[in-house]
This record gives sequence, structure tokens and C-alpha cells, in this order.
Amino acid sequence: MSNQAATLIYGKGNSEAVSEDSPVVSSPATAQADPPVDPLLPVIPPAPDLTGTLLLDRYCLLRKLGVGGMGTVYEAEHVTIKKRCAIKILNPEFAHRSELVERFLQEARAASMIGHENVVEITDFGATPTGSVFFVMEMLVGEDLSETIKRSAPLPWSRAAGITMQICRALQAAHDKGIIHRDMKPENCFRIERSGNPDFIKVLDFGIAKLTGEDGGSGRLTSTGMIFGTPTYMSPEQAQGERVDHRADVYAVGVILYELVTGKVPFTADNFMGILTKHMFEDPPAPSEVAPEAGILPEVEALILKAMQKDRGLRFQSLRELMDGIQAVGTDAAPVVVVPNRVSRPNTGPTQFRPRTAPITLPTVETPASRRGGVFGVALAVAAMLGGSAVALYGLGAAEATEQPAPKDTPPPTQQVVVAAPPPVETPTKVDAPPVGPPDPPAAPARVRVIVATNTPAEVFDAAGTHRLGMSGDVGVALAGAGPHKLLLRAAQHEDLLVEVKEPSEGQRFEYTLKPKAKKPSVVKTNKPPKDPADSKKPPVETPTPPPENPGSGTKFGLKDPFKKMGG
Ligand SMILES: Nc1ncnc2c1ncn2[C@@H]1O[C@H](COP(=O)(O)OP(=O)(O)OP(=O)(O)O)[C@@H](O)[C@H]1O
Repeated sequence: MSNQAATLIYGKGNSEAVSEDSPVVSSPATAQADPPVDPLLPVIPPAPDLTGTLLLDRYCLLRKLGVGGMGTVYEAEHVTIKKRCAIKILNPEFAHRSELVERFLQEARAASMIGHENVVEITDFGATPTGSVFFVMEMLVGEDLSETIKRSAPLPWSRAAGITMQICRALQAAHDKGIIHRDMKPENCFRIERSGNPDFIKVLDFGIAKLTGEDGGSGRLTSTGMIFGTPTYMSPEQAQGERVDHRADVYAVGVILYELVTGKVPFTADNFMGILTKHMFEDPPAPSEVAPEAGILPEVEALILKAMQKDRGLRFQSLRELMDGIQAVGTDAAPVVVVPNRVSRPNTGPTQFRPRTAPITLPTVETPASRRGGVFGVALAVAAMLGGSAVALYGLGAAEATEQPAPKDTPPPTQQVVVAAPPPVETPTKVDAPPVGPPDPPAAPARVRVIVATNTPAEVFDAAGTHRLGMSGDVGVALAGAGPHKLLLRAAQHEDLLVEVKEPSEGQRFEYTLKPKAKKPSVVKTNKPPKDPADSKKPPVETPTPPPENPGSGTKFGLKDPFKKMGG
């Protein structure tokens, strides 16, 4: 992982938070060697190796899997039932800081609240003999998506779509529960094989996620002045320290999709500040130009650019909308609208932070440049404080917060708002008055997405065979209305199959077998996605993950049950 992809967490503001001189910067994890560290960032001493330690009399730590920003992850075994698991232990450096203990356990709480098959499962938590805290996760065997990208990107559309759909589902489930991830990046998407699907995705690392419910703890956490995020995937509003809502995740997923289909990230620079500047002020280079060899379809490009609109009011307003867009690729659905970004940049600030490539300037509606200029100035000041290699977003929020009215449903801050305090986070269903764009989708859309699994890749049409609804496989097919739905499944060299789907529920899976035929199919699609080796495999069968074990074992150590806030 490059330094640019590292999560930056920087704290300041009260005695419980990380002190100003100890920013926490996540670093790439490796099982064998310590990760490279940005020489310009403060170094946190490595946590002691706890391999061989028995936790809660039942989890034996077998080997270190990697080191992240806040803790170390071990492979472990439940000694009684001999089940493998992964255990994340908070770096002892942070164990005495209740703010960080709370944040760490929040990761467990957030992932546990979501309860989705594409989100890593958390099963237990407790305290170590050395006084730190840990939580237990399902053990994932595979690799994170950044490795896949390094090795195989650009990915064919069918594969990129399947992966992105799962990320979207996981995050939509999070958003439905009032949780915003805020640090989506390929490193936080683990790719495992499950039931024959080599691209099964598990979203990890809700460590800086926001629980936006009234008692979700977000107020306490944000009021202490943590700053966080990964510059490469960071939305412009996050980079500017504005209030973050679920559309920051939409942006990050847009960047991930960009990377999946091009093999490159849209913005690079020599330092964090350079990347943030580009997210704020430059148009992403067109994916089709970045990777002409990848044959990126215009509608795929439009999807990416819409997800990455600088103005969040112009993005897909939910991941559900993005999923619909993905699903519509190759159909006769109306194309998505991408509004040119206004990408003018402030004319103040030291020139050393200016990106090297010329900005693409297009007219649009956007935040006034003057306001950006002010924010930019603060960003530069903080960057300078950090030696110019990293930008702490800390402080930017305060500059913006004074210009933005607090959402009506947000209680007034209990602490005095100081320059250092970042802004509160909104609930995913609320937006802070986007200037343009459609309203949030209704809570219960009249469409469900079902998985149509077939023995051979098949196109899914309406019963008349006139409207293509999508393809079989993991991307899923969106059905409007309650049903029953008659669907026509059509595959090359196979007999058409007419099926009926009665009262489908979201994510429900239907399996069908198409009979081979000798003669050629009567319908040939011209806009079929490129063939992907992964498609030729047996259609994935997704098995439900088992329910978590009873959490709460750590209470004898006086820990607050991280699962308690979700009532279970
Ligand atoms: N459940 C798991 N099963 C297997 N490996 C895991 C699991 N959870 C995390 N890992 C691996 O452990 C390493 C550290 O993970 P962690 O989430 O702490 O760090 P990170 O994502 O690199 O850091 P950051 O906190 O900066 O996002 C990573 O290589 C990650 O892929």
C-alpha cells in the first residue's frame, strides 16, 4: 500500500484524544515485515508480539496477520471448538485513552450492527492481560482488493461490477443503520472465495465509521477532534472538513470503481496535500483515456464520474442508486447524467502544494471559490505543521462549520466549539442542503434486487424478451414492484427459459438451469461486457454467515459492551 493510501487519523483537542504530537497513521500490514513508514510522519513504536498468548482462556493467538493504524491483527484459534478467527488488539499505546478504546470498540459495534454478509462478522470482545482491548472477527482467507488491483486491474466490467455491487450492498446496509464508513478503500475490502465465488467481498475496518444515532457515541468521538480518512479515496467535502454524510462513501466507491476498471487511481501527487487538492479542485481524468486498452463503456465511465462528482448533491444520492446504475449498464435504460464539475482553484497558497498537472476547468454549480480559498489556507497551515507530508483535516471542519448551520436534528455541541473541533456527522438520510440533485430515495424502494444464478452466464429479460433487466450472477437483477415477475433467461447456445419469481425479497437468490441447444441464439447483444474468466466459473452460491457467538465475555474486565448500544 502506498503512503497515499494510508488512513490518516490525527487527533487533538482534549486530554482523552491523541495528543497533537502523536498522529496515528495507518500503515500497510504485512505478516512478515514491518511496513514502510513515511519518514515525515511520527513513528509509533511497534506493539509487542503476543503470539502464543491465551485470551479469555479460549483464544490462542497463533500469528500476526498485520498491523493497522490502531491495532494489530492476529490469526487465532478458539481452543475449545478449534475454530479459526482473527483478533484485533488495540495498540497498548492507546489502551489508556478512553477515547481511543471507545473508537476501537466502535469498530466492533458498527460492523456488528450492520450484520450483512458482505461485512466482516464480529463475534466477541475482551481485554488482554496487559490491559488492552480486543475484538474477535471471522478469519478471512484471501487478499485485500488492493492486491487484486495490483495484479489484475484493469478488471473486465463484469468482474468489477460484481465486486462493486457487493461493496455497495455492504455500505448501503451500513447507511440503512445510520453508519457511514468514511474510509472506504480497496485495502478495506477483503476478497475471499466463498462457495465457488472467487470474488466474494467483505468490507472491513469500521474503525472511523460514524454511528450517527442519538446515542451512537459519534458526538463524543468527533468533539475530541479526531481527523481521519485516506487521501486517495477522500471526497472533496471530507478533504475540506465539511460535514460528512453517506455520500462521502458514494464518492469513495466511485474512486474504487475507477481503480478497478482502469488499474489506476484518479489522483496522485507527491504528498497527501497534493492529492486532497486534486479531489477538491480537479476533474478526474476520464477513465477511458487513462486506460484506453480496457474498453471502458461510456455508461460505465458516466457511472464513475457521477459517483465522483465534486458536489455531493450531483452524485448518486445513495449506493442503491449507484447499484441501479451498475445494473443498467448494457440495458436500454436512460444514461446517468454527469454535470461538469466546477473545478476552479483558489489563487492563494504556497506554490509547492500545487498539483503538477493542469486542472481541467469546466463550468458548473459549486461551492464559492472564495470559501474554498479559506479552507485551503487552513489546510496548508496544518500541512505545514506536519512537515508538509500529510494534511490533518483537523481544523478545516471548524472553518467550514462556522459557515454551515447545524442540522435541525443535531443537538448543540456539549463542548464549546473551538477551531480544532471537526464538524458533526449527519445521519445518512439527511443532507445538508445539497444545492441541486434529487432528494434521498424513499426508505423502502419499490424495487428489490435478486440474484439470478444460472448454470451458464445468461441475460435476464422481461417475459416478452424486449427489456433487458441485467445478467445472471452476482451483480443481481432489479425488479420493480412486489411480483410475481416473469423473467426470460437467455444464453448463447441454450434454450430460452421462462421463469416466474414470486414475491422476491431483497438479495434473494434464484437458481436456474438452462438447457443447451444446438442452434445459435436468435438475439445477439452488441453491448455485452467483455468476457471475464471469473464468469466462466460456476455461478456463485452465497451461503449465509452463521450468527455471532454470544458477545460480552469481556465484561469481567470492566469493559463497556461494544454491542450493547445495538441492543444485542
Ligand atoms: N478478519 C480478518 N481476517 C484476516 N485478516 C485480517 C482481518 N482483519 C484484518 N486483517 C488484516 O490485518 C491487517 C491489519 O488490519 P487493520 O484493519 O488493523 O489495518 P489496516 O486496514 O491496514 O489499517 P487502517 O486502520 O489504517 O485501515 C490487514 O492486512 C488486514 O487485511
